[in-house]
Amino acid sequence: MSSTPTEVGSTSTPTPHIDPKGVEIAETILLPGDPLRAKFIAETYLDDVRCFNEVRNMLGFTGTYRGRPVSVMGTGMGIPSISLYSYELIHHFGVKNLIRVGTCGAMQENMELYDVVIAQGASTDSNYLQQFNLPGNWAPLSSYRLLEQAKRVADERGQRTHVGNVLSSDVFYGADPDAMGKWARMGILAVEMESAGLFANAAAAGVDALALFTVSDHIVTNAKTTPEERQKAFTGMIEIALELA
Ligand SMILES: O=P(O)(O)O[C@H]1O[C@H](CO)[C@@H](O)[C@H]1O
Ligand SMILES: O=c1cc[nH]c(=O)[nH]1
Repeated sequence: MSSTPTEVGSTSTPTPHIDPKGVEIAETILLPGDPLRAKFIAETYLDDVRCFNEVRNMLGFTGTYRGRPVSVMGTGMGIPSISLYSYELIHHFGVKNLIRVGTCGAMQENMELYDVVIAQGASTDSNYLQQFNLPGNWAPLSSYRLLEQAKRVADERGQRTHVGNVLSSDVFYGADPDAMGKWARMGILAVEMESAGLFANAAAAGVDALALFTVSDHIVTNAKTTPEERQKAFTGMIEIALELA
Protein backbone atom coordinates (compact mmCIF):
# COMPACT_ATOMS: atom_id res chain seq x y z
CA MET A 1 0.00 0.00 0.00
CA SER A 2 1.68 3.20 -1.08
CA SER A 3 -0.52 5.53 0.99
CA THR A 4 -0.50 4.60 4.67
CA PRO A 5 -2.90 6.59 6.86
CA THR A 6 -2.38 5.12 10.33
CA GLU A 7 -4.56 7.30 12.56
CA VAL A 8 -8.35 7.29 12.61
CA GLY A 9 -9.11 10.61 10.96
CA SER A 10 -11.94 13.03 10.60
CA THR A 11 -14.61 12.61 7.96
CA SER A 12 -13.60 16.01 6.60
CA THR A 13 -10.12 14.73 5.76
CA PRO A 14 -10.23 12.72 2.54
CA THR A 15 -8.10 9.70 1.74
CA PRO A 16 -6.98 9.10 -1.85
CA HIS A 17 -10.16 7.11 -2.57
CA ILE A 18 -12.81 8.23 -0.04
CA ASP A 19 -13.97 11.82 0.46
CA PRO A 20 -16.92 11.84 2.88
CA LYS A 21 -17.12 15.65 3.06
CA GLY A 22 -18.14 15.46 6.72
CA VAL A 23 -20.71 12.65 6.39
CA GLU A 24 -20.10 10.04 9.11
CA ILE A 25 -19.18 6.48 8.19
CA ALA A 26 -20.74 3.92 10.57
CA GLU A 27 -18.67 1.35 12.48
CA THR A 28 -20.54 -1.36 10.56
CA ILE A 29 -20.42 -1.33 6.77
CA LEU A 30 -21.84 -3.59 4.05
CA LEU A 31 -19.49 -3.99 1.10
CA PRO A 32 -20.89 -5.15 -2.26
CA GLY A 33 -18.50 -5.19 -5.22
CA ASP A 34 -20.89 -3.16 -7.36
CA PRO A 35 -21.41 0.50 -6.33
CA LEU A 36 -24.91 0.41 -7.87
CA ARG A 37 -25.74 -2.48 -5.52
CA ALA A 38 -24.60 -0.19 -2.68
CA LYS A 39 -27.01 2.50 -3.92
CA PHE A 40 -29.82 -0.04 -4.24
CA ILE A 41 -29.24 -1.31 -0.69
CA ALA A 42 -29.17 2.23 0.73
CA GLU A 43 -32.32 3.31 -1.15
CA THR A 44 -34.23 0.11 -0.37
CA TYR A 45 -33.35 -0.55 3.26
CA LEU A 46 -31.88 2.51 5.01
CA ASP A 47 -33.52 5.59 6.53
CA ASP A 48 -31.96 9.07 6.69
CA VAL A 49 -29.52 8.16 3.91
CA ARG A 50 -26.58 10.43 3.03
CA CYS A 51 -23.98 9.76 0.34
CA PHE A 52 -20.44 9.74 1.79
CA ASN A 53 -18.41 8.90 -1.28
CA GLU A 54 -18.48 9.62 -4.99
CA VAL A 55 -14.75 9.40 -5.72
CA ARG A 56 -14.35 7.26 -8.89
CA ASN A 57 -18.12 6.60 -8.61
CA MET A 58 -17.37 4.12 -5.83
CA LEU A 59 -20.60 5.14 -4.11
CA GLY A 60 -20.87 4.99 -0.32
CA PHE A 61 -23.88 5.79 1.85
CA THR A 62 -24.65 6.08 5.57
CA GLY A 63 -28.12 5.72 7.04
CA THR A 64 -29.94 3.86 9.76
CA TYR A 65 -31.46 0.39 9.82
CA ARG A 66 -34.02 -0.10 12.59
CA GLY A 67 -32.53 2.96 14.29
CA ARG A 68 -28.91 1.75 14.18
CA PRO A 69 -26.28 3.51 12.03
CA VAL A 70 -24.98 1.48 9.11
CA SER A 71 -22.99 2.30 5.98
CA VAL A 72 -22.80 0.59 2.62
CA MET A 73 -20.16 1.12 -0.07
CA GLY A 74 -19.01 -0.52 -3.30
CA THR A 75 -15.53 -2.04 -3.32
CA GLY A 76 -14.93 -2.74 -7.01
CA MET A 77 -13.71 -6.10 -8.19
CA GLY A 78 -10.65 -7.99 -7.04
CA ILE A 79 -8.38 -8.05 -4.00
CA PRO A 80 -6.40 -4.88 -4.89
CA SER A 81 -9.63 -2.88 -5.05
CA ILE A 82 -11.31 -4.14 -1.85
CA SER A 83 -7.99 -3.99 -0.03
CA LEU A 84 -7.43 -0.29 -0.56
CA TYR A 85 -11.02 0.61 0.34
CA SER A 86 -11.09 -1.62 3.43
CA TYR A 87 -7.69 -0.29 4.54
CA GLU A 88 -8.89 3.31 4.35
CA LEU A 89 -12.23 2.49 6.02
CA ILE A 90 -10.47 0.72 8.92
CA HIS A 91 -7.39 2.87 9.42
CA HIS A 92 -8.69 6.31 8.53
CA PHE A 93 -12.41 6.18 9.28
CA GLY A 94 -12.50 3.74 12.23
CA VAL A 95 -14.78 1.09 10.69
CA LYS A 96 -14.93 -2.02 12.90
CA ASN A 97 -17.32 -4.51 11.24
CA LEU A 98 -16.83 -5.06 7.49
CA ILE A 99 -19.39 -7.34 5.86
CA ARG A 100 -18.90 -8.19 2.21
CA VAL A 101 -22.15 -8.93 0.37
CA GLY A 102 -21.21 -10.42 -2.99
CA THR A 103 -22.05 -12.84 -5.73
CA CYS A 104 -20.20 -16.10 -6.23
CA GLY A 105 -19.95 -19.07 -8.54
CA ALA A 106 -20.98 -22.28 -6.77
CA MET A 107 -18.58 -25.23 -7.02
CA GLN A 108 -20.38 -28.08 -5.25
CA GLU A 109 -23.23 -30.12 -6.72
CA ASN A 110 -25.55 -29.70 -3.73
CA MET A 111 -25.68 -25.90 -4.28
CA GLU A 112 -28.38 -23.98 -6.17
CA LEU A 113 -28.81 -20.46 -7.61
CA TYR A 114 -29.73 -17.96 -4.85
CA ASP A 115 -28.38 -20.14 -2.03
CA VAL A 116 -26.41 -18.04 0.47
CA VAL A 117 -22.77 -18.88 1.16
CA ILE A 118 -21.22 -17.75 4.47
CA ALA A 119 -17.44 -17.68 4.24
CA GLN A 120 -15.73 -19.24 7.20
CA GLY A 121 -12.43 -18.84 5.38
CA ALA A 122 -11.10 -17.65 2.03
CA SER A 123 -8.36 -19.53 0.22
CA THR A 124 -6.69 -17.62 -2.56
CA ASP A 125 -4.50 -17.79 -5.68
CA SER A 126 -3.48 -14.16 -5.05
CA ASN A 127 -0.06 -13.03 -3.80
CA TYR A 128 -1.62 -10.33 -1.58
CA LEU A 129 -0.88 -12.21 1.66
CA GLN A 130 2.87 -12.33 0.97
CA GLN A 131 3.30 -8.69 2.02
CA PHE A 132 2.72 -9.77 5.64
CA ASN A 133 6.01 -11.76 5.51
CA LEU A 134 4.71 -14.64 7.60
CA PRO A 135 6.96 -17.66 8.12
CA GLY A 136 4.38 -20.04 6.58
CA ASN A 137 0.91 -20.08 4.98
CA TRP A 138 -1.71 -18.09 6.89
CA ALA A 139 -5.41 -19.02 6.56
CA PRO A 140 -7.66 -15.96 6.09
CA LEU A 141 -10.72 -16.49 8.31
CA SER A 142 -13.86 -14.49 8.93
CA SER A 143 -14.89 -13.21 12.35
CA TYR A 144 -16.48 -16.06 14.32
CA ARG A 145 -18.71 -13.53 16.14
CA LEU A 146 -20.19 -12.26 12.86
CA LEU A 147 -20.27 -15.75 11.32
CA GLU A 148 -22.22 -17.23 14.23
CA GLN A 149 -24.72 -14.34 14.19
CA ALA A 150 -25.18 -14.57 10.42
CA LYS A 151 -25.82 -18.32 10.53
CA ARG A 152 -28.33 -17.89 13.37
CA VAL A 153 -30.21 -15.10 11.53
CA ALA A 154 -30.21 -17.12 8.29
CA ASP A 155 -31.60 -20.19 10.06
CA GLU A 156 -34.31 -18.13 11.76
CA ARG A 157 -35.32 -16.80 8.32
CA GLY A 158 -35.35 -20.27 6.76
CA GLN A 159 -32.61 -19.23 4.33
CA ARG A 160 -30.66 -22.10 2.70
CA THR A 161 -26.97 -21.58 3.51
CA HIS A 162 -23.61 -23.23 3.00
CA VAL A 163 -20.85 -22.37 5.49
CA GLY A 164 -17.20 -23.04 4.70
CA ASN A 165 -14.19 -22.18 2.62
CA VAL A 166 -14.44 -20.03 -0.51
CA LEU A 167 -11.83 -19.20 -3.15
CA SER A 168 -10.84 -15.56 -3.67
CA SER A 169 -9.40 -15.72 -7.16
CA ASP A 170 -7.47 -13.10 -9.12
CA VAL A 171 -8.86 -14.52 -12.35
CA PHE A 172 -12.42 -14.53 -13.63
CA TYR A 173 -11.49 -15.91 -17.06
CA GLY A 174 -8.87 -18.49 -16.09
CA ALA A 175 -6.43 -20.17 -18.50
CA ASP A 176 -6.24 -23.46 -16.56
CA PRO A 177 -9.36 -25.59 -17.22
CA ASP A 178 -8.52 -27.87 -14.27
CA ALA A 179 -8.09 -25.18 -11.64
CA MET A 180 -11.66 -24.99 -10.34
CA GLY A 181 -12.01 -28.78 -10.14
CA LYS A 182 -8.87 -28.97 -8.00
CA TRP A 183 -10.21 -26.35 -5.58
CA ALA A 184 -13.64 -28.04 -5.52
CA ARG A 185 -12.04 -31.36 -4.57
CA MET A 186 -10.46 -29.60 -1.55
CA GLY A 187 -13.99 -28.69 -0.42
CA ILE A 188 -14.10 -25.10 -1.66
CA LEU A 189 -17.77 -24.10 -1.85
CA ALA A 190 -17.61 -21.20 -4.27
CA VAL A 191 -15.39 -18.77 -6.14
CA GLU A 192 -15.36 -14.97 -5.81
CA MET A 193 -12.60 -12.37 -5.98
CA GLU A 194 -12.14 -10.31 -2.78
CA SER A 195 -12.64 -11.94 0.64
CA ALA A 196 -9.08 -13.14 1.33
CA GLY A 197 -7.83 -9.55 1.04
CA LEU A 198 -10.63 -8.25 3.25
CA PHE A 199 -10.05 -10.92 5.92
CA ALA A 200 -6.28 -10.24 5.89
CA ASN A 201 -6.70 -6.49 6.31
CA ALA A 202 -9.23 -7.01 9.10
CA ALA A 203 -7.01 -9.52 10.95
CA ALA A 204 -3.95 -7.29 10.63
CA ALA A 205 -5.94 -4.41 12.14
CA GLY A 206 -7.79 -6.46 14.81
CA VAL A 207 -11.29 -5.72 13.48
CA ASP A 208 -14.12 -8.03 12.37
CA ALA A 209 -14.93 -9.07 8.81
CA LEU A 210 -17.37 -11.48 7.23
CA ALA A 211 -18.37 -12.34 3.68
CA LEU A 212 -21.81 -13.45 2.53
CA PHE A 213 -22.58 -14.39 -1.05
CA THR A 214 -25.55 -15.21 -3.16
CA VAL A 215 -24.91 -17.92 -5.73
CA SER A 216 -25.18 -16.08 -9.08
CA ASP A 217 -23.97 -18.93 -11.27
CA HIS A 218 -22.90 -22.51 -10.99
CA ILE A 219 -19.50 -23.63 -12.23
CA VAL A 220 -20.58 -27.30 -12.50
CA THR A 221 -24.16 -27.05 -13.82
CA ASN A 222 -23.64 -23.76 -15.76
CA ALA A 223 -26.87 -22.26 -14.33
CA LYS A 224 -26.75 -18.43 -14.35
CA THR A 225 -28.62 -15.33 -13.15
CA THR A 226 -29.01 -12.20 -15.31
CA PRO A 227 -27.01 -8.96 -14.71
CA GLU A 228 -30.20 -7.23 -13.46
CA GLU A 229 -30.82 -10.05 -10.98
CA ARG A 230 -27.21 -9.77 -9.83
CA GLN A 231 -27.75 -6.10 -9.01
CA LYS A 232 -31.12 -6.39 -7.29
CA ALA A 233 -32.39 -9.85 -6.49
CA PHE A 234 -30.19 -10.77 -3.57
CA THR A 235 -32.42 -9.59 -0.78
CA GLY A 236 -32.03 -12.66 1.47
CA MET A 237 -28.29 -12.08 1.86
CA ILE A 238 -28.68 -8.31 2.34
CA GLU A 239 -31.34 -8.73 5.00
CA ILE A 240 -29.10 -11.16 6.94
CA ALA A 241 -26.17 -8.71 6.72
CA LEU A 242 -28.30 -5.78 7.93
CA GLU A 243 -29.30 -7.74 11.05
CA LEU A 244 -25.58 -7.82 12.00
CA ALA A 245 -25.34 -4.01 12.06
O1 LIG B 1 -20.84 -9.33 -7.04
P1 LIG B 1 -19.51 -8.93 -6.48
O2 LIG B 1 -19.60 -8.46 -5.09
O3 LIG B 1 -18.78 -7.91 -7.35
O4 LIG B 1 -18.60 -10.26 -6.46
C1 LIG B 1 -18.24 -11.09 -7.55
O5 LIG B 1 -18.59 -10.58 -8.82
C2 LIG B 1 -17.43 -10.03 -9.49
C3 LIG B 1 -17.17 -10.80 -10.75
O6 LIG B 1 -18.25 -10.73 -11.61
C4 LIG B 1 -16.28 -10.15 -8.49
O7 LIG B 1 -16.18 -8.95 -7.78
C5 LIG B 1 -16.75 -11.30 -7.63
O8 LIG B 1 -16.15 -11.38 -6.36
O1 LIG C 1 -16.01 -14.24 -9.06
C1 LIG C 1 -17.02 -14.82 -9.46
C2 LIG C 1 -18.32 -14.37 -9.12
C3 LIG C 1 -19.41 -15.06 -9.58
N1 LIG C 1 -19.21 -16.14 -10.37
C4 LIG C 1 -17.98 -16.56 -10.70
O2 LIG C 1 -17.84 -17.54 -11.42
N2 LIG C 1 -16.91 -15.90 -10.25
